[in-house]
Amino acid sequence: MSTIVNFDQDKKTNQRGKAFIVVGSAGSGKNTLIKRALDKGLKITFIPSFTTRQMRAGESMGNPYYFTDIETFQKMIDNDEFLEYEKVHGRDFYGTHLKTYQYAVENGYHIITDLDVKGATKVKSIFKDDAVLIFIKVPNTETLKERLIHRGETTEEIEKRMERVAFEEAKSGEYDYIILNDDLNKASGEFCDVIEKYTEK
Ligand SMILES: Nc1ncnc2c1ncn2[C@@H]1O[C@H](COP(=O)(O)OP(=O)(O)OP(=O)(O)O)[C@@H](O)[C@H]1O
Ligand SMILES: Nc1nc2c(ncn2[C@@H]2O[C@H](COP(=O)(O)O)[C@@H](O)[C@H]2O)c(=O)[nH]1
Repeated sequence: MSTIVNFDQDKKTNQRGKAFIVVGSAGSGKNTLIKRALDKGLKITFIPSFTTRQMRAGESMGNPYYFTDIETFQKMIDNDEFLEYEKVHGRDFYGTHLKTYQYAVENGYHIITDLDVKGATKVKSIFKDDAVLIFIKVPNTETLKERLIHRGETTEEIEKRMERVAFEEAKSGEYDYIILNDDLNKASGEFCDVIEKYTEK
């Protein structure tokens, strides 16, 4: 089966793999927490999604997405290559690679990705107990805005992302875990503890 990442044999376990799905509003810190868990050396593999959005400064192919044009993305839809895909923030498409997820879970690799709320619901409905949903909260909307400004987003991009916050927060009750990302070290500790509950078995 062809996958979009090379799995490191050292991370193979003799259980089914878990798919950790990290959800939260833009700027809540999903990618920051994922990076910290990876840097800590947890037995997880990050699976980049595909997206049609423009690459930002500091990003590269596979970090954190495979950047593609709309024609290629549409071909992947037509070939049923996505487990799910969504148009997020009203313009750009994002999609998860079905075969990579299936391969990981069936071959004992724990994987981690961040998805929007609709994508997370879809993955949970298909992967059931193989998926662990983690919602990242922030103290308030102002904090989100400040973080996005600090990350260098334009006013238009920030406004588009803020429109979804109430919808995203309303879904937070559907998750296996909710982590407040206010103090980064505390949140990172809690985030890693959740993952280690499954990966240390
Ligand atoms: N606890 C925190 N305190 C202060 N700044 C933080 C904290 N967590 C993350 N940040 C910063 O906030 C910004 C947004 O974080 P990050 O990119 O991880 O968010 P995200 O949820 O992945 O966003 P998106 O959904 O848009 O990809 C980054 O500049 C990051 O360094
Ligand atoms: N349903 C999906 N949502 C995804 C996927 N990959 C990322 N995402 C989510 O979309 C936004 C993107 O924000 P951006 O600032 O990085 O452009 C964010 O909420 C991601 O979690 C996916 O494959 N499917």
